[in-house]
Amino acid sequence: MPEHRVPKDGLILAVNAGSSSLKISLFRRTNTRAAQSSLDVVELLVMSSITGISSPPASFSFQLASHKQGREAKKQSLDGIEDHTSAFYYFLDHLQNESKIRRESIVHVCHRVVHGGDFYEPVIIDSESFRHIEDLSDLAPLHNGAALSVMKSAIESLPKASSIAYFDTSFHRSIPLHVASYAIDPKVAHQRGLKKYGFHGLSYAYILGAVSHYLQKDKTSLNLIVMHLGSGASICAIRSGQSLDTSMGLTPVSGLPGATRSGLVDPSLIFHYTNRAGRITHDPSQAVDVRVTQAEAILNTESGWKALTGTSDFGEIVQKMKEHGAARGSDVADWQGDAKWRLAFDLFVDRIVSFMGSYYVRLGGKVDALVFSGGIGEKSAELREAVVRHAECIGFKLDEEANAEASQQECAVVSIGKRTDAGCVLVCRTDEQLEMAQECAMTEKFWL
Ligand SMILES: Nc1ncnc2c1ncn2[C@@H]1O[C@H](COP(=O)(O)OP(=O)(O)O)[C@@H](O)[C@H]1O
Ligand SMILES: CC(=O)OP(=O)(O)O
Ligand SMILES: [Mg+2]
Repeated sequence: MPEHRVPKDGLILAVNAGSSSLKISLFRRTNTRAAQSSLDVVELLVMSSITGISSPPASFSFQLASHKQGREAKKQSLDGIEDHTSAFYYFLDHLQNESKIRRESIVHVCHRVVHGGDFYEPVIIDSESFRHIEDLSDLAPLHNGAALSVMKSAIESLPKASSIAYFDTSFHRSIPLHVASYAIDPKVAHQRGLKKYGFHGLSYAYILGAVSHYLQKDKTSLNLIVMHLGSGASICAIRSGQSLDTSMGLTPVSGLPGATRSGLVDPSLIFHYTNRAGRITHDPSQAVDVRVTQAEAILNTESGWKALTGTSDFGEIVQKMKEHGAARGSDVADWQGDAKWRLAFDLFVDRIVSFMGSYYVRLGGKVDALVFSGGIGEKSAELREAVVRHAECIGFKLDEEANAEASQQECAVVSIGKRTDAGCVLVCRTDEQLEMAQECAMTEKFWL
C-alpha cells in the first residue's frame, strides 16, 4: 500500500489479461456513501483493449468516456505488440499522449488473475502474493504469467499505485465438494490441490449483478445458465446466486474448446496423441520426447479453432461457414476441405448444449435465464441461434429480430428470447474490469 493517504476520489486502473487480449479501463471512484447501488461507485473515464496479442498484428482500441457520444472508439492495427507487457506500456503511452489524465492520479491497479488457488479475497501484491500467483502459473499457463508480467510493469511505471489481484477462481468457491472433486486418490488430490477450480469468475460475478439489475430480482433468488464464450470459453450453472458448477476444471483447458484450447478430452488421449506415445509401455526409451508438459502445451496452444480450421478467430469461422454453404461432412476426410468451418461450429454448439442440458437438470429445470456473453456470445447471432434452437425442447424460444440486433446494442443486457414459463434468453456485455473496479471502490481498507 502507498504510505501516503489515498485520495478518496483517486483513479482505479483495471487490467484484464486474457489469453489473447489485454483489456484496460480507467475509473474514478465516486462518493461511495452517496452511491445508490454498486453500479454508481465508479465513473468510467477510459476504455481500451488490445486484441490478437497471440496472433499478431494486434489491434488497439481506445475510447475516452467523455467522447463516447457519436464517436467510435479509435482503432488501429499494431506491429511489434506480441505480449501483454508491451501492450500495457503501449496503453500507458497512449493515455499520456491522448488525454489530460495524469498517471500520478492512479492510486490502485486492479489485475484480473485467472488462478488464485486457495486465495479467494483480493490481495495487494507484495513478494509473498506475487510468489503465490507465480507458483500457480502451471495451472493457468496462458494467463497467470501474463498477469504477473503486467503487474511488474505496473509496479515499475506507476510506483505510487498499489497493485491488487482479483481472482477468477473466487466466484466458484461455492461449488460443492462432490462436484469439485475428481474421482482420484483423495489424499493425493488434497495434498496437491487437484480439484475443479473454475475460471471466468469475475465475468460471472459481473453478469450475475447485471442480470439481477435487469430482471429486478435479488441475486440470491436467481438461477442462471451463463455462457462466457471468448478465446477461452466456459459455462456456469448459478443456483440462488452462487456457482453450482462450471465447465473449466483444475486448469482453463478443460470443458468447452476455445481459440487454441482443446476443451474436454479423454485424459488418455494425451498418451495416444503420437505413435511414439503409444509405444511407451513397450519401449520406455521412446518416452523421451513425449513429456506430459509438451502434451499440455499442445492442448493449450495448438488445439481448438486454430487446429480445426487454421484460424483462432471464431468470427472468421462463422463467416466462412456461411460462404461455403451448409455442407456437412460425414467422415474425417471430409473435414479437411471447406466442411471444416461447419465442423468447428457444430462441435462448439454440441459441447455447449451438452453442458447446458446437464446444468438444466442440476438446476431442477428452474432457470431464470440463459445468458450469452464473451466475444463470441456477444457478437455471433448465428451461434446464439443454433444454441437456443437446441434449447427449444426445454421451453426456450428465440426472438429472431432481437437476436439479429443484439450484437449492435450498447446496453449491458439485452433480451433475445423467452421461455414458456417466464424464463428468458439474454445477451450480457460482460465487463471484468468494471467488476474489479466496483469491488475495489467499495473496499474501505483500500482507501484509508
Ligand atoms: N463477430 C464475431 N462473431 C463471432 N466471434 C467473434 C466475433 N468477433 C469476435 N469474435 C470472437 O471473440 C473472441 C474474443 O473474445 P473475448 O471474450 O473478447 O476474448 P478474451 O478471451 O481474450 O477475453 C475472438 O477470438 C473471436 O473468436
Ligand atoms: C480463463 C480464460 O480462459 O480466460 P480468457 O477467456 O480471458 O482467456
Ligand atoms: Mg476474456
